[in-house]
This record gives sequence, structure tokens and C-alpha cells, in this order.
Amino acid sequence: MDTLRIGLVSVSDRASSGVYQDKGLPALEAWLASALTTPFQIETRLIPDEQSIIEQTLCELVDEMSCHLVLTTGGTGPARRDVTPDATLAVADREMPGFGEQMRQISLNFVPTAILSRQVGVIRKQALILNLPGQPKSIKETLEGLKDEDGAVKVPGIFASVPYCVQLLDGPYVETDPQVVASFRPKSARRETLS
Ligand SMILES: Nc1ncnc2c1ncn2[C@@H]1O[C@H](COP(=O)(O)OP(=O)(O)OP(=O)(O)O)[C@@H](O)[C@H]1O
Ligand SMILES: Nc1nc2c(c(=O)[nH]1)N[C@H]1C(S)=C(S)[C@@H](COP(=O)(O)O)O[C@H]1N2
Repeated sequence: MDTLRIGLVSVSDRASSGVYQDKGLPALEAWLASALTTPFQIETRLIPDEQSIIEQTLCELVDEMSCHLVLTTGGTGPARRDVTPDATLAVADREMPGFGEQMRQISLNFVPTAILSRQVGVIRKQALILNLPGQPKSIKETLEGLKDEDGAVKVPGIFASVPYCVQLLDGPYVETDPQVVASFRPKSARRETLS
């Protein structure tokens, strides 16, 4: 069985040039380690907000490293150098508009400026590529969603739909810790796994 391969891309002029320490990649890695119960491998990249470099990086992770999932963080806003969604769309085979729509919905529960993110979800070949905002805390917020004080889900995070999407793209069977994020797939697509 193929191991899940995940590409993580932090897009930040200042973190990539050493003005501040990158918190995007560690936040992504920590969240995935808490959420995934199936084994996975990670490829990380820290790059500046340059459209050609973002496009090249996404293509390398999907075409050469054979990633099933690529998560980007940063560069989704309206500023001139925020070009991550543009680069993502430029290398996309198909758009998955639900991911961007749902992430903005979720984020509105955390910040009124959520609508400023132009984040998109797309498919390139076998891979699902998702843009997350640059604020490191937005990684957990959008992937995991919003819970009340008792841990009950108020707004489901987008990662709930990622395992089934990877499965539909002929990738490995991905499972998550329901305490962090409960993945959903239709009954007909569920497999009994030994744990
Ligand atoms: N990789 C990162 N590591 C730590 N903090 C970050 C990172 N990316 C963004 N941030 C924080 O989130 C804020 C909003 O992110 P945004 O992507 O808009 O960055 P920015 O202002 O365009 O600057 P840069 O691209 O140089 O990080 C930043 O001002 C910074 O405080
Ligand atoms: N969940 C979440 N979404 C968020 C934010 C956040 O802090 N949390 N910040 C917003 C802000 S202030 C901006 S400008 C946009 C774009 O951010 P980016 O350019 O860092 O990608 O994401 C928005 N979405």
C-alpha cells in the first residue's frame, strides 16, 4: 500500500529571507502529527512570494515527489506580493471551489478579515493542493474547524473532507483522530481497518 506523501510549502518573503523564523512549516507538521493516524511522509519547502517559484515548487512536489496532498501557507491576501492562489490556479487541472468557500466560512468565526483570503483548493494530477492563510494559527483553525468548550464541533474543518478526496484521486486510505478532526466518507467508501 502506497504511503501518504504530503508536501508542505511556506510562502513568506520575510521567513524565507531570515527576517523572522518560519512558524508555518512547524505548525503544519505539528497539526498533521496530531490529526493523522495513518503513516505519512512529508516534504517541506520555505520559499518567497514569487509566482514562478511557487508554481515550480508545486509542480515539483506533485510531479516529481508524487505527493497526494500539498498544503501551502501564506500569500493568499490582497497585497501585491500575495500570489499563492494565482500560482496554484496556474498549475491546476481542476478547481475545487468548496475548499476556499468553506475555509473563509470557518475563518469568519475567528477573524472578521477572513474574506480577505483568496485561498483556493485545486487538483493537479493525483494531488489535492490547498492554500491556507499565512497566520500560523489559521492552520489549525481552517483544518480543524471550530469547537465549543466541551470539544463538540460547531463548524467542521476542511480536513474532514480531505481523506475521501485523496481516496477519489486513487491515493492511499487516510484516517484521522476523530478527537482532532473526524473524517467523513460515504458508507460505500469505508473500509474496516485493524487498529
Ligand atoms: N511563515 C511565517 N512564519 C511566522 N509568521 C508568519 C509567517 N507567514 C506569515 N506570518 C505572520 O502572519 C502575518 C500575515 O501573513 P502574510 O502571508 O500576509 O505575510 P506578509 O505580511 O505578506 O509577509 P511575509 O510574506 O514576509 O511573511 C505576517 O505579517 C506574520 O505576522
Ligand atoms: N482562520 C484564519 N483565517 C484568516 C486569518 C486568520 O488569522 N485566521 N487572517 C485573515 C487575514 S487578516 C488575511 S489578510 C487573509 C490573507 O492572509 P495571508 O496573506 O497571510 O494568506 O487571511 C485571512 N484569513
